[in-house]
Amino acid sequence: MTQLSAPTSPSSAASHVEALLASYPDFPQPGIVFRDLNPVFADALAFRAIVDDLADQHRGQFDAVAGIEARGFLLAAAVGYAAQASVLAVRKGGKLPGTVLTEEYDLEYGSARLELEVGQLPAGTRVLILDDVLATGGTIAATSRLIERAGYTVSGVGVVLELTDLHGRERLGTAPMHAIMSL
Ligand SMILES: O=P(O)(O)OC[C@H]1O[C@H](OP(=O)(O)OP(=O)(O)O)[C@H](O)[C@@H]1O
Ligand SMILES: Nc1ncnc2[nH]cnc12
Repeated sequence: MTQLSAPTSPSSAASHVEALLASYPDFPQPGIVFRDLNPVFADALAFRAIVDDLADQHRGQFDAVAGIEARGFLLAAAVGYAAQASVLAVRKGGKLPGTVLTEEYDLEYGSARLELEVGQLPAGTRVLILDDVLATGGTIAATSRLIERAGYTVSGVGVVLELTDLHGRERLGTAPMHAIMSL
């Protein structure tokens, strides 16, 4: 059985990602090299290392985590549990009931809409935004706008992989941003 109590460190998180990351040229459309982190999530020790690293990098700085559909959900659930923090689900358009806030954004391969339900947490709650990949930054920038419009504060951003050629970091605000690995 896998030993889940083994200690992990930021450097081990990066080395797990480097070893397991898969790249698919021309997916989902010609010209895009898709970076697939599912093999990292599928490896128990690697998953534990990235979750610990994301929680440690922002320790004491957040009350809630916001996970972005879809792979951000996996990270937010685990980091929220590890840090005993609230969990917010930022969903693609049209999937949430009740009163929702909406933001449109552009992607490396298209455009989309993200939504957040209002009134789930007290005003001023410090939110750590989590996703698997930072590419153009459109997704996280739209999520930051949703968090602020809902009355919360973006206290940090954590991703597993940053694609530096796309300069997504420049579209983010001033909150501390941590990427486990950059390409
Ligand atoms: O920095 P950006 O250029 O905005 O791109 C990053 C986003 O793109 C991917 O999700 P995608 O929108 O493909 O959706 P999925 O998670 O449902 O596959 C990825 O998981 C990030 O959320
Ligand atoms: N090249 C890429 N690989 C994985 N996720 C992405 N999201 C946006 N661009 C991406």
